[in-house]
Amino acid sequence: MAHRDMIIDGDLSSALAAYLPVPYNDRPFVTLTYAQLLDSRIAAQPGTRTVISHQQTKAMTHYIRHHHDAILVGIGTVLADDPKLNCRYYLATSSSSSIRPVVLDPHAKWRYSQSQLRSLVDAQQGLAPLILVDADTEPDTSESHLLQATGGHYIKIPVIGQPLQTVWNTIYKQLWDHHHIRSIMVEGGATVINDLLTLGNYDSLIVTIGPVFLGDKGVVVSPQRAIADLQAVQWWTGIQDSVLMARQSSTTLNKYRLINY
Ligand SMILES: NC(=O)c1ccc[n+]([C@@H]2O[C@H](COP(=O)([O-])OP(=O)(O)OC[C@H]3O[C@@H](n4cnc5c(N)ncnc54)[C@H](O)[C@@H]3O)[C@@H](O)[C@H]2O)c1
Ligand SMILES: Nc1nc(=O)c(N)c(NC[C@H](O)[C@H](O)[C@H](O)COP(=O)(O)O)[nH]1
Repeated sequence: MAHRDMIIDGDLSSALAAYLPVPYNDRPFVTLTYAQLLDSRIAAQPGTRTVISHQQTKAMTHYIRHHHDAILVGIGTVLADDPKLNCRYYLATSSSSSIRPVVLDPHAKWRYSQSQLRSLVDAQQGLAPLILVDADTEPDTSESHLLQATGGHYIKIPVIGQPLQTVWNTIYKQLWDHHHIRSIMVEGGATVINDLLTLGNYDSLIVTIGPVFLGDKGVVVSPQRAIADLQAVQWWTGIQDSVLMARQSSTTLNKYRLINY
């Protein structure tokens, strides 16, 4: 089903072109993208969903999804939002969602069988997810059967007790080596965003900023270290929101690659 509201402004799609995935030889291209308000908060309270993006920037999110192989979120986001994690932006040449949802769920808490995504998969409006669980976690058998029957998988990787950087390297490598994923759009939530901001293990950063303060109950995103070397910074301003687009500095990327690849 085509969504006529998912139309991106021409000047926004032009600006985004420099930040969309390019092919790499040895690892996926990673885009970190989320929507925040003026006080760097992404939700009004922990565990709740807060609508931030205007229709214009929501369309942008789906346009970006259209350009990636996978969309990754943490289990906190899935439990709070019951997200669709499909792509509702359609080009004239393409009529189906082909982005693969990936959920980081170390303890296999998600009941995929009860989720909105499962209904969309049944209706052929989304792909079944890859669910990353800790190596020592045994997912529920009936959930596992249903997941496989719809085309998804549980993937066991060492997560609990591992250094943060090791966890993310393992995720990127697993998706690259075994699932042919060449680009990953990381959408949240707060824990995942904070970890990637701190590690710097992303190629592009695309942040929607809405003109509201959420106050001190809101969920903050911020890296643990100062970052002042983002490259190729551009701003786009729409009816309500502004969008920051930037590329990771080559120094940070080289450091990351030297250590890990
Ligand atoms: N505004 C936005 O753009 C946006 C985007 C996504 C989510 N959100 C909001 O964010 C909130 C959810 O954030 P959150 O922090 O609770 O959840 P999250 O989605 O970041 O998931 C956190 C969970 O993922 C797992 N995890 C993440 N990194 C891990 C690691 N390195 N090792 C082991 N396990 C790891 C853990 O189980 C952890 O509890 C919700 O309110 C949601 O609506 C907002
Ligand atoms: N760009 C953006 N603007 C927002 O106002 C908002 N609340 C989110 N939140 C991101 C979070 O990952 C959500 O869970 C997914 O955006 C839900 O995705 P769906 O639309 O259900 O596919 N993201």
